[in-house]
Amino acid sequence: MQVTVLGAGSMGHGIAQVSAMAGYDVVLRDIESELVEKGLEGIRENLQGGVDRDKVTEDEMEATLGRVEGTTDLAAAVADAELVVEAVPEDMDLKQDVLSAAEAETGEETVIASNTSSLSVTEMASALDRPERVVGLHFFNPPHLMDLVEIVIAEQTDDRTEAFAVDYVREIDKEDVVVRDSAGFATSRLGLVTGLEAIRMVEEGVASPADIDEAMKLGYGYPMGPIELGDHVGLDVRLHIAEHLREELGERFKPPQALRRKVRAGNLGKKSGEGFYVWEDGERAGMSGDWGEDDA
Ligand SMILES: NC(=O)c1ccc[n+]([C@@H]2O[C@H](COP(=O)([O-])OP(=O)(O)OC[C@H]3O[C@@H](n4cnc5c(N)ncnc54)[C@H](O)[C@@H]3O)[C@@H](O)[C@H]2O)c1
Repeated sequence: MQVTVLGAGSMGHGIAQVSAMAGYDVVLRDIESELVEKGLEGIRENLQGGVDRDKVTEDEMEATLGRVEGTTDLAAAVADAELVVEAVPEDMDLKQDVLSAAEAETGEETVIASNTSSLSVTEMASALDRPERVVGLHFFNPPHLMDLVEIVIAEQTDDRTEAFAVDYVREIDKEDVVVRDSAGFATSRLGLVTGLEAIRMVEEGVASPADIDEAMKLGYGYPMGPIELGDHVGLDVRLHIAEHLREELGERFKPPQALRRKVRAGNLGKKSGEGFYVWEDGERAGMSGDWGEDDA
């Protein structure tokens, strides 16, 4: 079976990797060849990391890389795909355009999936001729390390598509949770509640970002605190999702001013080098502002 991933960014290259590791032939498509190359390089680096930690053998690495092909040609990318997964930026118009263009080049049976973290899969599907073949496959970052895939069932998704999605997720050795299409699904909605509240607590001076994160790790068994997670995901991405959930679900998702200020200043978290923490070479190197020592 061939899986085609549209978008070779943070999520797309990881989705391509886990699909290829499960034995699928994979085509990774982006709009420019440098972006395709960057995605392929990301897969190579992840696999090399796995080899270095004895999680992946050299042979598995080579076999996986041999199953992934990169391209900028949409028609060629999707022509033989049984599953197309889009991982382009979180914008409804863009996603509808990308999925419609892909659908026009695929066979009738091809399942078309979106990796959206919060947008309505039902609305996305409504732009397509075969909306019953559309489903949400919400991977987590980074896909090669995170076990969960939320399967999002749109109003139009038929039983065959749902069963196909469940099979695929199990085939790539991930855990599935099936949710009905609703704003923020199960994970983004709850994750955001703690993320926004933690920022409000920083604003109120309850505790430093590092202490709030440490408290949730030690007290509640979180693998990563809610504020650090925001820096990982990207504060611009968090703000965007908060605004969307506020529109759909109400004022409890109103983004805190501190989050808006960070985004306006271009302090987007790990990817820009500073968010609520300072980041050096991808590692946490202190807190932003005068909160004192980051002794985590
Ligand atoms: N980053 C996360 O932690 C995370 C987690 C879960 C889900 N998501 C969702 O995954 C999706 C992608 O997010 P990301 O963080 O990987 O974004 P990203 O910006 O890292 O990557 C998006 C890629 O899509 C490419 N692209 C744009 N238009 C395209 C087109 N027409 N065809 C093919 N490629 C195109 C861009 O060039 C870019 O390389 C979003 O919907 C996001 O909400 C993100």
